[in-house]
Amino acid sequence: MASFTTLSQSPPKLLFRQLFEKESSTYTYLLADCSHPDKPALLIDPVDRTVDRDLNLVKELGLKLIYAMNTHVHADHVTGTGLIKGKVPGVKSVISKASGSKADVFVEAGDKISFGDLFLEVRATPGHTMGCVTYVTGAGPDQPQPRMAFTGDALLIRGCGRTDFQGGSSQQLYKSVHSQIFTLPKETLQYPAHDYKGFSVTTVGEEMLYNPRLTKDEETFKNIMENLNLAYPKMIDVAVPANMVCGLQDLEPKAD
Ligand SMILES: N[C@@H](CCC(=O)N[C@@H](CSS)C(=O)NCC(=O)O)C(=O)O
Repeated sequence: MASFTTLSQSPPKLLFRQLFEKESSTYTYLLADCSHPDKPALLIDPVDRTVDRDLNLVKELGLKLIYAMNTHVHADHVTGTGLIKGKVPGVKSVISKASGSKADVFVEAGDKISFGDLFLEVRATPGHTMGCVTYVTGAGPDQPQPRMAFTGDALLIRGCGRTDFQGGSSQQLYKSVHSQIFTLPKETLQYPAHDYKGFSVTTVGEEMLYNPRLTKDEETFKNIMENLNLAYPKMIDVAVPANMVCGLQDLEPKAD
């Protein structure tokens, strides 16, 4: 007798929220696999000041936060990853090995961060800092389409991260954006860690056409980056040391 099995597997469903912290103009991203019974979730680039807002949203949506991740060691705000770990037991902090920062999980190019049946792929995009990475949603029929790239400060919308401190290099940034971001499918949605002009999202194809810095040749790009004349971020002296230890510098027990 023939037996018939119905395999009715529905594709994983991505829950996605873009959150904004207005003092540093930072975007935090919440992603979760909602078709998984646990609804495993992760946060990319959380800010200390908005941790309670973000965790409340996670709770309201019934998600299980498993990762608090950074694209790099931020210089303009304190990361929320350390606070989150203190408030939600079991959450693991994630950052690149190349950042030299403390965390539970260290990633490098080619690594995958799984949440339920979804995953993020790690691409090394140094130049703004040595340890910058871009997290890209997985390729494949059971992953969200179009793909999404969380570029941190490597590539902004019609701009890019500055390269004048923290081991930055315009040469590295030019190379990494062209080889690791501009090689993604043109319809890939690109989400940066900051925006100062009111934009929220772009696509790889759009930036390849209209980014006023990265569409230039390498020599012109170097010249642009050397002449940005930006003031140092107001919080740099507090933020960098704190972010090297997951944002928890002031909470470490002090020696007598
Ligand atoms: N005014 C802000 C800092 C602004 C700034 O320098 N932004 C960085 C990313 S955060 S380190 C950047 O790379 N900007 C590039 C650009 O072209 O604007 C503050 O004081 O915090």
